[in-house]
Amino acid sequence: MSLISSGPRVIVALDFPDADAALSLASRLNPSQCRLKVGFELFVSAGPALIERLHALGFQVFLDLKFHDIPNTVAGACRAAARLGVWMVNVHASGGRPMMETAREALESVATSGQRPLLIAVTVLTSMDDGDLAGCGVTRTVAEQAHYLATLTHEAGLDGVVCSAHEAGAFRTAFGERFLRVTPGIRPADAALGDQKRVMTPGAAMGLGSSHLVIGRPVTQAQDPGAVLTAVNREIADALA
Ligand SMILES: O=C(O)c1cc(=O)[nH]c(=O)n1[C@@H]1O[C@H](COP(=O)(O)O)[C@@H](O)[C@H]1O
Repeated sequence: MSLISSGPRVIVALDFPDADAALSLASRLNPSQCRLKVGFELFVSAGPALIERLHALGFQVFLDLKFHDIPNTVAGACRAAARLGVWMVNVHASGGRPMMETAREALESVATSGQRPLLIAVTVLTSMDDGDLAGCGVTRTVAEQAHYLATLTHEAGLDGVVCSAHEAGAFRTAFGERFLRVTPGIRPADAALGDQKRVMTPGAAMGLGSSHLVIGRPVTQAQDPGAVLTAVNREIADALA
């Protein structure tokens, strides 16, 4: 059994260069409002010690290292992530079904009291459109490729996918409510897009079928991050009402 998917729907991406900056933002947030995501930049800089400090502040952590390697290597990385006690970890679905199955089995093997990190797979990055996929030699559209990789992820027994909110509804229909749809590329109505190409507002994303929203810069660069989160959570509640 995996950690239950209840709790805050918002996952704030702590895309900061070091622990001090990340902890400064975390101290202004409330674990009842959001979970936190630690990605490459911060983990390479601050390491496992930061995860412990975020846990001590009461936050659940999504360790977003997007593993993509041979099955044995990814399995070892997943076991190491599980030992950190994180809530969620991810791999790239394009690593293939055997890699995903081995990763899931590795997490199941280290589950304590039936609990293990949730394991999800990235389908097509939200910074990519059809032209970017074609540039990688993929002739399917984003929608087709994302659906193909989500099917592979579901068959491998993972807990869900990272996808854009544009695909979330189709995946909920195809794979059921319990198959998580974690969607970055979320932008409140007045926010800058930055490098994201496939975006949606929080309310629209939840209305269409996202289970969790990953939000970085619109919160981390805000004058009052707590106020942005309060507004986003209100928008989510309205969308789910
Ligand atoms: O796996 C991810 O979290 C991810 C997948 C994806 O397709 N697109 C995407 O933006 N992300 C992450 O989601 C966050 C989005 O941040 P903002 O664009 O600042 O809201 C970043 O930390 C990205 O690394």
